[in-house]
Amino acid sequence: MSTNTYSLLQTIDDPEAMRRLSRAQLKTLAAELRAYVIDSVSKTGGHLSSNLGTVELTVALHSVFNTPYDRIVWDVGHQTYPHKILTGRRERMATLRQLGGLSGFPQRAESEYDTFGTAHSSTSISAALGMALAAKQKGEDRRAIAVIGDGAMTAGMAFEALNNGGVHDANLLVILNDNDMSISPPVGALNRYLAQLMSGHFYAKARDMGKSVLRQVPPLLELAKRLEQQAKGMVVPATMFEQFGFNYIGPIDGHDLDSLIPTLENIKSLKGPQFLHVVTKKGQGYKLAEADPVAYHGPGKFDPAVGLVKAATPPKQTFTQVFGHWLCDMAAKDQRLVGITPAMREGSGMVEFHKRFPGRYYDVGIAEQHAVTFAGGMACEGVKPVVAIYSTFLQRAYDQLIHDVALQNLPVVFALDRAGLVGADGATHAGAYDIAFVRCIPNMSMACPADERETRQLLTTAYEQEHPVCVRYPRGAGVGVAPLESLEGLPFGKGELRRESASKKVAILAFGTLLYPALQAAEALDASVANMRWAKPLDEALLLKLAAEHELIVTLEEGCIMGGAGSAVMEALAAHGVVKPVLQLGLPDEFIEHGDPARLLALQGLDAAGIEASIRVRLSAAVQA
Ligand SMILES: Cc1ncc(C[n+]2csc(CCOP(=O)(O)OP(=O)(O)O)c2C)c(N)n1
Ligand SMILES: CC(=O)[C@@H](O)[C@H](O)COP(=O)(O)O
Ligand SMILES: [Mg+2]
Repeated sequence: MSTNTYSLLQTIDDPEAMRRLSRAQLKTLAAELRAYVIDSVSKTGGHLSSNLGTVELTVALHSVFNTPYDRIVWDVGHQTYPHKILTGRRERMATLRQLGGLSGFPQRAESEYDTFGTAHSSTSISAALGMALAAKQKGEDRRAIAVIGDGAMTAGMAFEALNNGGVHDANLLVILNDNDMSISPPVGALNRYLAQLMSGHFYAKARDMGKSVLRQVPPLLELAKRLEQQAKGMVVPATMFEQFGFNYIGPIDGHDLDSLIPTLENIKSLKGPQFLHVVTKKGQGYKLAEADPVAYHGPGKFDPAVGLVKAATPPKQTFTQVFGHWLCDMAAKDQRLVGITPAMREGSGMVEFHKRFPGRYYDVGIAEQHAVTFAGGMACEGVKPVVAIYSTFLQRAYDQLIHDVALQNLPVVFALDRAGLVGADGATHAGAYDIAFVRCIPNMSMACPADERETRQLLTTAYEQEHPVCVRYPRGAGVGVAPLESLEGLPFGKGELRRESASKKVAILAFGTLLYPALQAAEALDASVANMRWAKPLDEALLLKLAAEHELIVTLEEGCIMGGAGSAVMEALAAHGVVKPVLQLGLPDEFIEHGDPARLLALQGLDAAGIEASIRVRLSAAVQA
């Protein structure tokens, strides 16, 4: 694209420069910004539809508010590319989500404009309220603005924050960015309520009553009058948000700078909790994304003129697809099965299941805690819930896992997708901790399949148990071991010996997909290799046999070393009074940023060469000692 296309945008290196522009120039800037987002995401991949929906809102916020002194807290943060471009990171967009490059989400370390690190949803109102009340504590006049989507708004955390925020005299503005979409179409009563707010019904009713809530751009005096009326309980009907104690304004067109800018300017001078409802379109301004915002939620690279195209040769089956097929097959066999997703139908491979078994499919919204307890309730009644959840998002529901499922020993299957490093989404989305945080819970089991075939088999084994079981598998495809058609499981809690060394020096105990690089490394080292399959229960018989026969035990997992499967091995050896050198390989005690997943694994020494090198270092240290 010629530089002319961005003649205004390329003069904007920080929002201060935007504040000198006329309204007409801001409109030009927004058009250039939209083109720049499409152009750069098409080259790097990343989140697209949500960013196209926030172009004008971003321009309006940075031009009206005194950022970064005033704090904008973006929810999830997958819609912050326009914000990044306008806050000095335009030229670095080419590095987005790559190793050493810009993060796909706000990061405090990346820019002073990124006021709060995010990527998991529904945290913005809490964080912004914290900032607003901190400002009050410190006697500072700054504003805190939370920008939250209608999808993110469905989470309990958002309501906890509204409940708290509505009773404080804080300079808090919550902007609901309502595009009537989550990643997939939104679900639940809140969505219905927002649709009702949007329908003429509410407005007509309010207009009849002579109230001023309907004005597209409410002038300051009217807003002040409304606040007073609200305080006196005169404004009827109140929106839910008013009942929470917020001054509700809107809905206004989130793509119209002539509405957005004056409205925000008015709100800026109001005190106390404000709630602005803006209506946007996911994918706005790029026809293909408008038509299919789901496909363009997080596309890979594409030609903007052509859009996304199907790969000529079908790519390898992903673990997610293996899960999706297993779910359908098991549902066909067992009428009791229900599938539960907290708003991740596509990502968790449940589109087909939803189509074929609509009455047994539950998208509960972005509500991981609820998803787990809801599954517990179903299990109490003899229904067989399978909760498909990204490892990273299960973190949200830890108490529910312990208190509502494990403590009552309820047979729920947790299909933990995105276990291990996920690549471009980075540290926020890495499934690094699940083995450690699950295995310490009584009654819980944790399966770590090594490939596609085992994933299907271990899902069946998990489903057959009378207690809760997690099955963890990574993002993307594995080595390509085709799953069997049958729904046969594997023995519960049992591993297998995959390679027996002649020298009996080293035994590698692999938990999960790192089995395959372990087998490669073992060829060079002449090591024995066990495919452990279960982090809990541990196959102690196999472990003790290998420990008795070998000089060094090496544990290997794509998860944190601290408390992980290697720790389980150490604990078991100690419990049996076996003293044996153990080398634990896995993820270190640090957050691992975004980048190509294979490269990230190699950097952690978790590819075949890295595994071999670490073992050789340990062996030579042992010789020297
Ligand atoms: C706790 C948590 N659960 C699930 C997700 C996955 N996720 C990312 S964006 C998104 C949809 C958000 O919808 P909305 O807030 O309306 O934003 P939009 O994409 O429509 O702009 C979901 C489910 C997440 N980031 N965090
Ligand atoms: C922002 C968010 O949480 C999701 O959009 C996430 O980026 C999806 O990741 P996958 O591509 O692994 O489904
Ligand atoms: Mg939305």
